[in-house]
Amino acid sequence: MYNKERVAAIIAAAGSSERMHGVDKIFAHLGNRPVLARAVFPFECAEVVDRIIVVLSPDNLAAGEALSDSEKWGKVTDIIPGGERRQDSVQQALDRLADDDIKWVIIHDGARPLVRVEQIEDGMTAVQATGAAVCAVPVTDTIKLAGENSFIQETPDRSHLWNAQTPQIFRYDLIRRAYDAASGTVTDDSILVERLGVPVKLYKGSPANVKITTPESLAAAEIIVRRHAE
Ligand SMILES: Nc1ccn([C@@H]2O[C@H](COP(=O)(O)OP(=O)(O)OP(=O)(O)O)[C@@H](O)[C@H]2O)c(=O)n1
Ligand SMILES: C[C@](O)(CO)[C@H](O)COP(=O)(O)O
Repeated sequence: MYNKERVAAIIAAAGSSERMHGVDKIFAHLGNRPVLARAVFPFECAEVVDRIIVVLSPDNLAAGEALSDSEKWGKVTDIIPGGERRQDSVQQALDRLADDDIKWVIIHDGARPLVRVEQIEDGMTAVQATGAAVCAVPVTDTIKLAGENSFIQETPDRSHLWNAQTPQIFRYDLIRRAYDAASGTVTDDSILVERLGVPVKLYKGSPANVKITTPESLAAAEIIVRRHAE
């Protein structure tokens, strides 16, 4: 009999929204729905996903349980407290998966509410090759590498530069190994896998898969949501 490989999604949503100047972006409303509800929904819809862990700041756990009830999340098995840094929050969720027979882990920012099912599915296809895949978009600005006193040191060839987003998808044993070897603070999960020397595949996401970071990015997401509703 064919046993489906189990897939877990981790929604990292335990940040402090400092750059939002007083607004908790995870529960901010975007087109009348909380950002977190929008971030979780595509994972509820994606057939490939078996189980979802939502990581929240300790102060938001009750609000998370209430949202789970009102949104009728069927796949969310755990709503857990996160840690100080994003990587600490992801680590908590990886630990929670230790006693499950999980083959693939999809890590997604709770602050990216406009991810689509298609980007989850495309990632699951891309990850089969090496065990690690990152949703990303080619950069559209020219990027400058700054040296001392903000003088330009180098202008890298743009055709090789991508903006990394989430979902970032990994074989569970690989991401565990990468996190076990982690040192210092990193800004995404794939860095830790790259350090193991394992090739990580970039697959094309969408510029619409914005991360709510500042009030301006929330306003930009509002425009995208409104345009999709038209
Ligand atoms: N300790 C942390 C920090 C961040 N995140 C999550 O990781 C994602 C990306 O982080 P970021 O956008 O930097 O969120 P914040 O840390 O909330 O933002 P800020 O740096 O402005 O406080 C977000 O969904 C955030 O909730 C997390 O789960 N745990
Ligand atoms: C993981 C991430 O969303 C990929 O772009 C990003 O690096 C998170 O960075 P932040 O500083 O925690 O917002």
